[in-house]
Amino acid sequence: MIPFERAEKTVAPRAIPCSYPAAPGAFSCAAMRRERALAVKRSLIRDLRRSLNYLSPHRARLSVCLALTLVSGGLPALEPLAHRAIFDQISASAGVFGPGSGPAAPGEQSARALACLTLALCALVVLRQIAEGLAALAVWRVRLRINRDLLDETTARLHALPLSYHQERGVGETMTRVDRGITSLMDCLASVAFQLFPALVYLVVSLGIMLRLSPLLALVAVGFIVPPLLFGRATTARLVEREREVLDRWCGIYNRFQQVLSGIKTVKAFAREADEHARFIRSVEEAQGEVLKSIRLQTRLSAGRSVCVNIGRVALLGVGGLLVLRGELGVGTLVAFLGYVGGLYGPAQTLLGVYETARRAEVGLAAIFGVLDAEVAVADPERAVSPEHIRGDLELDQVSFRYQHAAGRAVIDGVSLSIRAGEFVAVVGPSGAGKSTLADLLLRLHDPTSGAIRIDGLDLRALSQRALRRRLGIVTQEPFLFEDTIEANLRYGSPDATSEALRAAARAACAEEFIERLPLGYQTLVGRGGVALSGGERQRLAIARTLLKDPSVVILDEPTSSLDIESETAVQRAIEGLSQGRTTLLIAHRLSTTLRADRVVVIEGGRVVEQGPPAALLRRGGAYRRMMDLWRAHEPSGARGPGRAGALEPALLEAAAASGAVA
Ligand SMILES: Nc1ncnc2c1ncn2[C@@H]1O[C@H](COP(=O)(O)OP(=O)(O)OP(=O)(O)O)[C@@H](O)[C@H]1O
Repeated sequence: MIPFERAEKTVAPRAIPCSYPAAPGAFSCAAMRRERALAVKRSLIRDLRRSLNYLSPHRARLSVCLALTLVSGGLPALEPLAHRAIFDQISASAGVFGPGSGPAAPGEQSARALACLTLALCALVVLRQIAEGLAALAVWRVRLRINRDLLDETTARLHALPLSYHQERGVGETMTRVDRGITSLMDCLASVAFQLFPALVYLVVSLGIMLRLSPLLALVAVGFIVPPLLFGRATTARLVEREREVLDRWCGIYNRFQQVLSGIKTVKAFAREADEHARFIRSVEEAQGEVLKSIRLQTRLSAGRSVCVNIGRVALLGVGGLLVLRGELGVGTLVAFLGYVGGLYGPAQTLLGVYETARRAEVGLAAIFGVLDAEVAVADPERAVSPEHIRGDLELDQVSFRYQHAAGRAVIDGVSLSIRAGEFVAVVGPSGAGKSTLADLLLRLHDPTSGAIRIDGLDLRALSQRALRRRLGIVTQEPFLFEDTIEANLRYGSPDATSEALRAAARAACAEEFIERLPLGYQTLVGRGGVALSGGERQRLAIARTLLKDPSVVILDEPTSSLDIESETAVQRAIEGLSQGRTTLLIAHRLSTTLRADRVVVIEGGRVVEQGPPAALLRRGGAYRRMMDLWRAHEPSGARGPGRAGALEPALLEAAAASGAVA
């Protein structure tokens, strides 16, 4: 992820690393620069080749596009010839001097010839417009199809990439990179496929005709096109650098903006709206400063080109006029040349534009291929097992895990644990002990760094992730609801569930009552992220959603920790319904919820330090007992406050006994 701070500060020019001694240093640095430029070129060529692969599925349509674009590119090269014929005809009829002049032709015949030529020119113009229109339509068809293919591939990749990829980058950054990357790739393909060839055709045809008409004038015309081409080539590297800088800045800006909107409650609670707004605008202005530098460069380039071409035109007029005065050139030929010079500039610019677009696309291509090539660290094996049924026996065998980019100790350190199918296990431990990481490992959102996790004796890495997750259910502290109706949210994991099953799940999750109280019942919109509901209601919907899915294993990651006592009681009842007949792993801070567990596992520093039935652990007086005493002393609720601690002790043991934990 690119931190926002990086986007905000002025980026210093990149130093070229050179470890060679001082005297030959300059030479070595130059050699390294050349080496680096060569590497950049190689990677650009590789990326361009790869981009062209996106064209191959559309070969047939492309051929049509090419034919049409070649026609629309070739026809304009003939137009100056028609101009020449018309002018020669006029000058001949009017007795203007030059090689084409002579005695004035009879008026009617000349008028007819002129009319024919004019009609031919009109036909040429109309034909060109039709070819251009058809070409544009065909090109857009292909562009849209390629765009769809790219979106298909990119979104599939983004879905497949592991959780860690998305955690390391912000949504804003990923979206900006994908958007800019696809735009660059499309521009690059469009300019290579649809502009390069017509421009080349025009150049070759017109240069051929010009050389035949007058080699001297052809040289003058070409002479004034070369300098802008060279100038453009020299500035392209700077344009690419600007492009990279601008992309980095926009990624940072949208990353922060996305965070601000997601955390708008916190922003408002701390009254930071104005600061965030000012920060955003400041960053936008800085990014626009970069854009402006790029535009300045492009404007200079474009003005330089125009000056060159216009001077070329004037020079051509001077030299051509002289040739006409000497009787070595017809007026029509001079007019045709002037047309070619104007026309030559466009395709020459297109050729340069293709080069520029390709060079600037380097940044976008790297962005999109960076997403497409990102390692899917958690992938299905070639012959992934998709079991029909999962009982829910879990086994963690010497499991260790450390986050890839986090230096330091393993977050999970040699954990071994066996959980029987149908068992209710509560996992407790201090903050940062690794409880949620353990849940993520069970869902195979990460793979263990060492050791193995098995379900029904099968290593998770051998299973299809889809098959595994269909049989696993998770309810988190902050469940995510889509901005849709209650019914659509409940059906998210089980789109084919019957209405009866839907209602039964809502009932079992103690959600039916509040849903039916809503004016639109199951059709009520929950708002973005479920804002229209209370925390307890969201949680019960999440439990109902998981119940409807009917998983064999349920993971509850602190589902009651952010709820008030009333909601907690309702959610606890829902949890009881959910855990019936399923392997249940409850990660809990509120220790009251652990008393009904068959077993409590205490984790500290990524290791299991204690495990057993809750009542037995309470009697033993170890880590669980210490946590329970601490929790009871600090729990703010009146029922569990310090003043009632003594009275609660037997109640806790009683509850543990009621669940069968105490003999
Ligand atoms: N994506 C991540 N990258 C790097 N380190 C992480 C990541 N997620 C968690 N950690 C670190 O791993 C450790 C365990 O985190 P975890 O969330 O599993 O703890 P926990 O026991 O669930 O804590 P809590 O009860 O506060 O939710 C912590 O030190 C945390 O900082």
